Amino acid sequence: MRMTVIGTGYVGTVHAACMADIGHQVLGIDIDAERIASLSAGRAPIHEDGLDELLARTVASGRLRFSTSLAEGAAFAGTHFMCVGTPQRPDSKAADLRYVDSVVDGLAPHLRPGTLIVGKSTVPVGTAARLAERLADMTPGTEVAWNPEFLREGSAVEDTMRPERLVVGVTSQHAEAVLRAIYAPMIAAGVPFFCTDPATAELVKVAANSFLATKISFINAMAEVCDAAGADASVLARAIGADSRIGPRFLAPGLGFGGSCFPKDIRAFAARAEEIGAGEAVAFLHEVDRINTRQRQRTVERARRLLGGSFTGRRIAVLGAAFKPGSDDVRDSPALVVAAALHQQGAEVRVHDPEAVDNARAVHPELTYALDVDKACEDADLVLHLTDWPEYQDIDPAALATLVRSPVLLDARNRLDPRSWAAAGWAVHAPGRPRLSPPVPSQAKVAALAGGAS
Ligand SMILES: NC(=O)c1ccc[n+]([C@@H]2O[C@H](COP(=O)([O-])OP(=O)(O)OC[C@H]3O[C@@H](n4cnc5c(N)ncnc54)[C@H](O)[C@@H]3O)[C@@H](O)[C@H]2O)c1
Ligand SMILES: O=c1ccn([C@@H]2O[C@H](COP(=O)(O)OP(=O)(O)O[C@H]3O[C@H](CO)[C@@H](O)[C@H](O)[C@H]3O)[C@@H](O)[C@H]2O)c(=O)[nH]1
Repeated sequence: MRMTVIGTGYVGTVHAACMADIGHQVLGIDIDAERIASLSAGRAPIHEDGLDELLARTVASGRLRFSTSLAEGAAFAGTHFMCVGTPQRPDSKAADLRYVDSVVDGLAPHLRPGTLIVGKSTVPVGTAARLAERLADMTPGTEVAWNPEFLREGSAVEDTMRPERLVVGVTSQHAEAVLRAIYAPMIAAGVPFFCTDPATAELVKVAANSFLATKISFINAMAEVCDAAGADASVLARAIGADSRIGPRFLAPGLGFGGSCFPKDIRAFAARAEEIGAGEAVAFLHEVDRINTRQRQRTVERARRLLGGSFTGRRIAVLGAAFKPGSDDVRDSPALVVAAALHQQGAEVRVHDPEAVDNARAVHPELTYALDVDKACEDADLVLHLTDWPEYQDIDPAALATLVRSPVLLDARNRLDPRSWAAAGWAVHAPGRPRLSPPVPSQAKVAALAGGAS
């Protein structure tokens, strides 16, 4: 089938390439001419596992092309996926819908009757209906459906090719048939296909993100209680997660969530619920947000305490800048927020990240960036683990201990093995975990050593 994918960011690039890979003819459209030139040459604008190969393959096959022209898009296909950004508004917590509106206004003069616009962006409930009304005046016979996207950065290609479910909100059997045909290979492979109205589809997306964000803030709230009680939140998380009704995923006590989705989506959902008279029902999301923000502040404060109350003249190695491992995205990255706060409060901060340094430098040029972990940690008074890249689990703590000024680790993501770090001489701190110190030799061993015995 022929389709356009409008907005070639994280979602649009991956959606366009995956749709082309399953056999569709796809035209990717963006207002960013540089991005379109790079995509046309088969180069992905973002770091995503498998995306470079997929783009190269689908562009070479001729099934995927790119353009900056909505008019060309309207002439090319009768189905248009809309994947533009819906960031938080600068003046409130609501979603900024200017990009969505501008796509619809830009397409409208060129549309032919019977066109289907399919929103993939995350939007406030009621957006599809509002856009349909707007289009009805300009181009009668155009339908607006919603097909929210659930991919995760870092596994975006895999999530698109093998989603856990597909959700479409439509107002006609025609739209359902078109979307079933587009996703036929996934449906044939057994992926559940939920077909509903647009409002429900829009809400499924923000409800899913709110649930996941709540789960993360819940365990971080428990970690705060564990810190106060001297209990172990990691054991608590594993023990409650063993209950199949709760489940172990998204239950890691740590630095909390960031990125371009959870923070702005829960705020926009709360703002929209307020507008439609259901604000009380989701008032808990404000608390979820507050708990999450507090983890960043708590990490800065804990670092300050570990350094004796002041950052002045102290060197801190920061491991991680991306908002999560597997991605080069630093939008609302907890790691970068903490690193910038430490720098701003007087620490000398050196940041390492396997993929996100260029993006981090563009936002925080004032920070120092290191190309490898050893360089970041040289002469450090404190090592802060802020993004749980798998490669950080391969660090040899004994070797690293010889580089730092003081072997103190604050594992804000609770992912490094505390015992092996402590055994290598590190004082290990983590949210919701009793402190682990380097092993102290037993009295017998001390006496034996003092007596010169081996
Ligand atoms: N990033 C994710 O992991 C993810 C996952 C699921 C859903 N979402 C949602 O999907 C939407 C897109 O997110 P993203 O992260 O891909 O955004 P993004 O900022 O990476 O990409 C948006 C793209 O849209 C382009 N654009 C803006 N206005 C345009 C216009 N008028 N015409 C054509 N192109 C235009 C921009 O130039 C940009 O390339 C958001 O609503 C987001 O909440 C994101
Ligand atoms: O136990 C956990 C799990 C995750 N996180 C953090 O939560 C954030 C989001 O992680 P993740 O959900 O893996 O990444 P995203 O790419 O933001 O994906 C979320 O947001 C997307 C955009 O809406 C949705 O499509 C996805 O389904 C949803 O998982 C990151 O900062 C993670 O570090 C935690 O703090 N603790």
